[in-house]
Amino acid sequence: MTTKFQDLGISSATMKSLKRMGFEEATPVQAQTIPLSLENKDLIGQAQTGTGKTAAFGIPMIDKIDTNSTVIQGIVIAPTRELAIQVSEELYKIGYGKRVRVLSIFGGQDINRQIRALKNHPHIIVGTPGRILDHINRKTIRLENISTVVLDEADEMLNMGFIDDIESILSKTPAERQTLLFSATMPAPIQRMAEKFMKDPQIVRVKAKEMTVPLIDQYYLEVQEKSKFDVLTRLLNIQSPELAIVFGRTKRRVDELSEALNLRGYMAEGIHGDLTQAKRMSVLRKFKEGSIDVLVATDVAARGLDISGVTHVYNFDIPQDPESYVHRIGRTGRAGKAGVAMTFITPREKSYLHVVEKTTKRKMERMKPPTLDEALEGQQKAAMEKILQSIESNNLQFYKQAAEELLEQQDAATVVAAVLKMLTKEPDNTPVKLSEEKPLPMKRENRSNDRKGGGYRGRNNNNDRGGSYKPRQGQGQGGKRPSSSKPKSNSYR
Ligand SMILES: Nc1ncnc2c1ncn2[C@@H]1O[C@H](COP(=O)(O)OP(=O)(O)OP(=O)(O)O)[C@@H](O)[C@H]1O
Ligand SMILES: [Mg+2]
Repeated sequence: MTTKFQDLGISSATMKSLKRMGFEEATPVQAQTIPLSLENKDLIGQAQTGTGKTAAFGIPMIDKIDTNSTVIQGIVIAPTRELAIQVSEELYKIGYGKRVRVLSIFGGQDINRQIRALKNHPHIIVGTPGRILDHINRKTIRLENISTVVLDEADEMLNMGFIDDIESILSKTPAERQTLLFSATMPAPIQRMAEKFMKDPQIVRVKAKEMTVPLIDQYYLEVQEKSKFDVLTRLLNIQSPELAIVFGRTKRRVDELSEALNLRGYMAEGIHGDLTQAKRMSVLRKFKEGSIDVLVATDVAARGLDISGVTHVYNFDIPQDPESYVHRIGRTGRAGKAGVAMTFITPREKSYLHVVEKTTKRKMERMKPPTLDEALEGQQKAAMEKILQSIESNNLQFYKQAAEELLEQQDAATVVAAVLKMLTKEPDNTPVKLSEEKPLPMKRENRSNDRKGGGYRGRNNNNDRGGSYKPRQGQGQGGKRPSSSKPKSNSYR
């Protein structure tokens, strides 16, 4: 069943924006939450990654803004700076028809610039907890007229230990405000947050058989720690992703991996919470534009980021908890597009695979790591496909004379073989440095999903997260390896 936005009671000004954004039908989470939200109900919204939760809270929030007023009426709290920027951009687009003013404020940006921007009387603020609190304390933000508060990626903010900050922020808002919590994952501890901050919350869980999007093909590969890098490069060569994200467990890991990939001729850069804000934003921008095609990230870049064109996600290290897995692979397969996710598992970490599968209710398919020969063969096939595509789509007239000349000197098979060789990335043994990552502690299966007692584990090594931005414009042709237009994920099983 499809739902049209006009059946949800949205104003014509907002309808105009949605049309401009190319939104034709509401996604299930939008269809189910927008009417409730328009009635000012408190809500917990859980739906798969990439299914439009931002607009689900954004559309009704924007629709209720009184643009004749100059007070802040809505606030969205997000766990990372990049996500705050991305959400504010989406809200800006939704509010374009009504001329709603949206401002993002986050750490790592000049506070005086933010104070100046606040003087333009934004209707909605989108920000990270620390910086919002900072402005509240400086009295540069007043929240006494807030009618809607959204906690995007609520479970992650709990994870990151933002609960006290959020509580302080909420204590400055009117008690009769509407509070909305959204995430693709809502593990048990989120209930406590709901009880604390919400009034009779309606829980909307978009019914799905699996927690992950069916459009993402999920594989795992059993790989020894020391072979991981070779396997990764072979997969990259065979699958030639348009844009890929490689997740590593720690910041050091991300630094070493992106450096190693560069040494082997890939256009890769790393992103994690230790980089400056300017660097993080520039890495993301390059990735979106396609001037780098492999983004190496800690979980930092996982939550909420919406980058179109990400066709492959590689979990170089298996994530520590199933929620991270869901969010990591959810960077592909967004808004109805297909994607491929591949997870490397060292023999000692096998139990983690089962925990993930149990939580997501979906089995990953086993893929054999490609051997060197298979990798070369796979690339050859990709090169052949590329040549055939070129024959189909290009006007080759200009090259015909040179081709004839070559064929006068050599037989056809030799000439074509040479072209194939040039389109194939041969084994590259440039030495790289990659410290061994210790395997995760063994898990006893029967208690592996147990979150009792300690509640949520804080993540101490990657605090802030990655960014925003529009769909990338040009198609980067970078990288030394041949690229074929379609992922070849199914060649190895
Ligand atoms: N009704 C719609 N029609 C078409 N595209 C949509 C619609 N709603 C949202 N989108 C687009 O789908 C993409 C994913 O949306 P969004 O980032 O809100 O997903 P999400 O559910 O918040 O995912 P995550 O759990 O990863 O945060 C965005 O590019 C968004 O603009
Ligand atoms: Mg989101």
